[in-house]
Amino acid sequence: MIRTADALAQITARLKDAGIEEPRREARLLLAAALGTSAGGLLARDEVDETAYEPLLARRVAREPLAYITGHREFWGLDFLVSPATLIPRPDTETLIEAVLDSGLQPRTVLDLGTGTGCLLLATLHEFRAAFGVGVDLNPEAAALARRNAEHLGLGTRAVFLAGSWADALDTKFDLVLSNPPYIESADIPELMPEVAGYEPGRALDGGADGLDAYKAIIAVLPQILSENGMAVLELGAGQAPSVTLLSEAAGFTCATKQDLAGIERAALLRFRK
Ligand SMILES: C[S@@+](CC[C@H](N)C(=O)[O-])C[C@H]1O[C@@H](n2cnc3c(N)ncnc32)[C@H](O)[C@@H]1O
Repeated sequence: MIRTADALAQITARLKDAGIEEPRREARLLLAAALGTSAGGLLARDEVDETAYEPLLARRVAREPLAYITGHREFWGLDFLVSPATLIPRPDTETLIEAVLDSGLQPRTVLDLGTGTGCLLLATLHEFRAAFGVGVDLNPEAAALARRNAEHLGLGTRAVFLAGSWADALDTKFDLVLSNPPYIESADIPELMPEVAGYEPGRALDGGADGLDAYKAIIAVLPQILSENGMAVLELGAGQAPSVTLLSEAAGFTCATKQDLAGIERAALLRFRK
């Protein structure tokens, strides 16, 4: 056994040596996860067993994302289960939910293309208590994870999840279409942080040679899946707003954008041009 404070100091030092950005914060979260308690629960323990945290620490030192190790990530104030089947939800993606709330739209039906953990759809259903939603992901394991999240968050009766490509299996229109598609240019993927390039699935990241493959596919199908007065909100990668605006306008939509907290145009809001 070792004093908890000493264990935290050792873990912090190992994480710092491995190049982890917030080693002290992560040390607390990692030790809490290893002991099956909360960060607050650690305070109640004077001593911990060193062998309890070594396997998790070794994974994090190898730059596996903390969220894959703990199995959880918060999004929009909600707790999501995560797995290597799909992307870990990012704070930037919350910009899309803010954009929907700012728009004044009161969606009754919501579609989330490339749903992953289900974070966008489920956060939206959490906000709009009368809405019903469909989430689609190419990876059946992601669709199954999103279903577990819906149950976990008490939203299981208002959400269904399908495995398939974009809207191929759908023959109905929605008030709101959401998507955070894969948008990284293929050649840039090896240059991403080790946590991303080494662990998050290529299918969740790779937007093709120009990063725009998924936007082209989704915008092409929007006329079949968006209600006349509906809105589509697509996440943008840095610098992609002009290209996505052009694609949207060429397909008969108006396109407004919303910035994230860093001032990057992060969300594209598409409506039918009248
Ligand atoms: C960037 S991740 C976003 C996940 C989640 N919506 C989020 O915001 O965290 C993109 C997701 O799109 C899925 N995907 C990729 N190609 C797809 C396709 N053709 N049809 C449906 N989903 C697809 C991936 O499996 C991945 O889960």
